[in-house]
Amino acid sequence: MAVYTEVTDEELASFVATYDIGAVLSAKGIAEGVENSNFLLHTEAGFFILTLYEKRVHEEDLPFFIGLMEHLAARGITCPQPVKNRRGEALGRLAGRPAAIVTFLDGMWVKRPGPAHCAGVGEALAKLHEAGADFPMRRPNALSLPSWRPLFEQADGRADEVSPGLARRTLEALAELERDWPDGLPEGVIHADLFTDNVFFLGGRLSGLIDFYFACTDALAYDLAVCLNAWCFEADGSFNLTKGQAMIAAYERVRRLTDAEVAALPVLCRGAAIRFMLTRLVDWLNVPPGALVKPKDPLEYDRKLGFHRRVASAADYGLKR
Ligand SMILES: Nc1ncnc2c1ncn2[C@@H]1O[C@H](COP(=O)(O)OP(=O)(O)O)[C@@H](O)[C@H]1O
Ligand SMILES: N[C@@H](CCOP(=O)(O)O)C(=O)O
Repeated sequence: MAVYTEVTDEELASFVATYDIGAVLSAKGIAEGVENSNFLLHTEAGFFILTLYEKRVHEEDLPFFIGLMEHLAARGITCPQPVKNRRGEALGRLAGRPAAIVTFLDGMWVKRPGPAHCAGVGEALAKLHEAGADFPMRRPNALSLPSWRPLFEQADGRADEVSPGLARRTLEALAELERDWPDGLPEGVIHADLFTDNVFFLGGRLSGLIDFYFACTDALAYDLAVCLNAWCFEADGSFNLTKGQAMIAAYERVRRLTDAEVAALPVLCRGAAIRFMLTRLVDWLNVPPGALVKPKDPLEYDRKLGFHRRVASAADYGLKR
């Protein structure tokens, strides 16, 4: 359960009283997510999500995330909508943290996605990229290449405690990425964390996207690389080509990848894998005392990185040309 910050009943009641959503009936900490503190909030007006933004979310970035969710919804992407208080503000402070209330989305995330789910995600991702094209704000990706070596250093020489050889493998992959990372790919708004737990389905159809708190301006194909990592591997560590094919083909039915993006896909997949391995590694080694959170396994992404380092071309992910 991710709840880092406890909120007293009194604090919650006076925060919610600044909104037009009636009185609090209940608030339950949510048993998923690792980044922020989330509560399912039930008030006289219905259900909402209350989020208290934690360590990786910088307060100055919140207007980007809030503005983006409003922008995407106005262009037909189903995503949570910030609820404004009586002063017209979507952002407030609660228990010493920046906080927001957003609308509750119906649907469930899938634990074992099949090719049809992967196709749904590919299509939704490309539509998100198109809908974000005229979003006027920019936010550089704080978790891209320049951040990876400092993140590794935050692990403070303890990587091999998690798995012997992890430090050497990571340093080799980092050196390759610093040599090979592509420039000049088409850029725009990316979600940057479209994992299975951030995509809701209802009756087999994709019903909405959540968790825009890593969204930023970066290479569009990097977002596809994040999704190939998150959706197309099996529990035994093998890459499922059928799922990769379904995702890439559905993405390309909306937005065709350029030749440069196709050529860069393997290195982008390596980058996406190391990014999640590193944040997981740092979190694994630094669980805050008292936090209700189950840290995610960094070695899952070490294994995925190993696969990508053996990939020859985008055809190995299922791209057909
Ligand atoms: N708008 C929403 N509607 C319904 N459920 C939500 C919504 N936002 C978050 N949740 C629930 O809370 C969980 C954690 O949210 P998430 O945004 O992924 O956390 P984090 O901020 O830690 O990344 C989700 O898996 C989902 O179950
Ligand atoms: N998706 C990231 C962690 C952040 O995930 P969330 O559950 O809080 O959206 C990972 O799997 O490492």
